[in-house]
Amino acid sequence: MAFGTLKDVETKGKTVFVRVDFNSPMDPSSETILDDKRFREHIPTILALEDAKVVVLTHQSRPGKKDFTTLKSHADKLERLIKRPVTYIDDIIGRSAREAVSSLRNGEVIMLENLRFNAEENLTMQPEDAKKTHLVRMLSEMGDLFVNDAFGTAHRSQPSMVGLPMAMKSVAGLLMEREVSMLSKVFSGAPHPIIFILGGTKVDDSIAVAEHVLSNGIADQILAIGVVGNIFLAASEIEIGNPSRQLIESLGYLGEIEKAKQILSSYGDQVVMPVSVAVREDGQRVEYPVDGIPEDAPILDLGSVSIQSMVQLIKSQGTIVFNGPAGVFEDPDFAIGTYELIRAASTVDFSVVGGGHTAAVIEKMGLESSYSHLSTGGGACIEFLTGKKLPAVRALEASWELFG
Ligand SMILES: Nc1ncnc2c1ncn2[C@@H]1O[C@H](COP(=O)(O)OP(=O)(O)OP(=O)(O)O)[C@@H](O)[C@H]1O
Ligand SMILES: O=C(O)[C@H](O)COP(=O)(O)O
Repeated sequence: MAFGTLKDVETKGKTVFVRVDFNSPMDPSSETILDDKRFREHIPTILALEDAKVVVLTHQSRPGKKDFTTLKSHADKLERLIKRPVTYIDDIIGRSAREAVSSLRNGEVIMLENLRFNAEENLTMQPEDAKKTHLVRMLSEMGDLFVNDAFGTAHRSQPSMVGLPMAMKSVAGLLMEREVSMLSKVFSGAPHPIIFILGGTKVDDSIAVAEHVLSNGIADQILAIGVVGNIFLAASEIEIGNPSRQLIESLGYLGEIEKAKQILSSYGDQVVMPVSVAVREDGQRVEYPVDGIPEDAPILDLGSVSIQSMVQLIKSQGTIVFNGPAGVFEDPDFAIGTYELIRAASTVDFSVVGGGHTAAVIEKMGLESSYSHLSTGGGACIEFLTGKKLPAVRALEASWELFG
């Protein structure tokens, strides 16, 4: 790693700012956190700082959204999970925050207010400009060390992510270190054959990942499922029916069909797509081969023939990267494709999962421990897999050169 980690620094007695990503699904009316996966993943980093004075920084949602809210429930949730008091401070850089930080004692933990309540945190800027923001100047004067553990936000070039590392000694937290190391292993060091399973609805992201991993010889094959699978079927001149075509249009992805065609023309023999699908007809699940999909029924899952052959293919891999489900798994009639592929992928030597929906199904199936890594990053994980250096990772590297 080209950045410093917790092993490289002394934290005892230091005032340590820890940037985490506790941005989680919330019920805005009751302020209840609906999924605490991100909290659980950050716990090792916070516990590793038990001798320090810990100041937790995070954001929740974005201005204008219903779940853009204060962090009282986040502090309570963290307190229950680490079984130590966590004091919520309803301020970021004002007098009460500064006083709370300066009166911290070793072993104490406080959480400052939602960083995005500060307008500067919502700006995208270069690290050198971010360093000059009021937010970064004030925060960096209050602490001795910055620990960035917020992998889920690592694709955002925002002041806390890229400015703080320019202003103070900074290292990666344990989650950031594990995410970067596991995702890097996909590019180099993971056992072949390597297959990328690309599903769900975020077609533009999946096409970008497919282009990168096929053109750089990272993946041996890609397996296209979900709406991504429908795009590849359409690119192969298969009639996918009006409802599935309309969904692609409403998501703004008609242009992606042309990109899928280009991928097929260069790497067609490495792209595996469904040979059979399940549609809804008269309220029932009915299966068809892809050359006989009805004109007026939506594709909602893989058909059993495809499930069987894809399960065999997945089981023969050294590595799988799984991003996005095979169908509308929320409906039990159309969940089997996603469940069977997830079960098969859990048997492979090295298995990495990106995408919250897929990870949530894996947790529901109780298969979490059979996977090598479930990424906490949605956008960050996808950007990483398209080969981009994430701004926060670059900032940690620059910081280590400056202060390490
Ligand atoms: N054929 C299909 N038609 C319509 N929707 C589909 C189809 N296949 C999958 N989906 C939907 O895709 C959604 C998940 O897609 P998405 O790309 O968001 O997954 P993800 O990357 O795992 O999740 P996240 O957005 O949380 O990171 C599910 O709600 C599922 O119902
Ligand atoms: O959930 C995420 O992807 C991160 O917390 C970043 O959130 P953002 O997309 O609002 O910047």
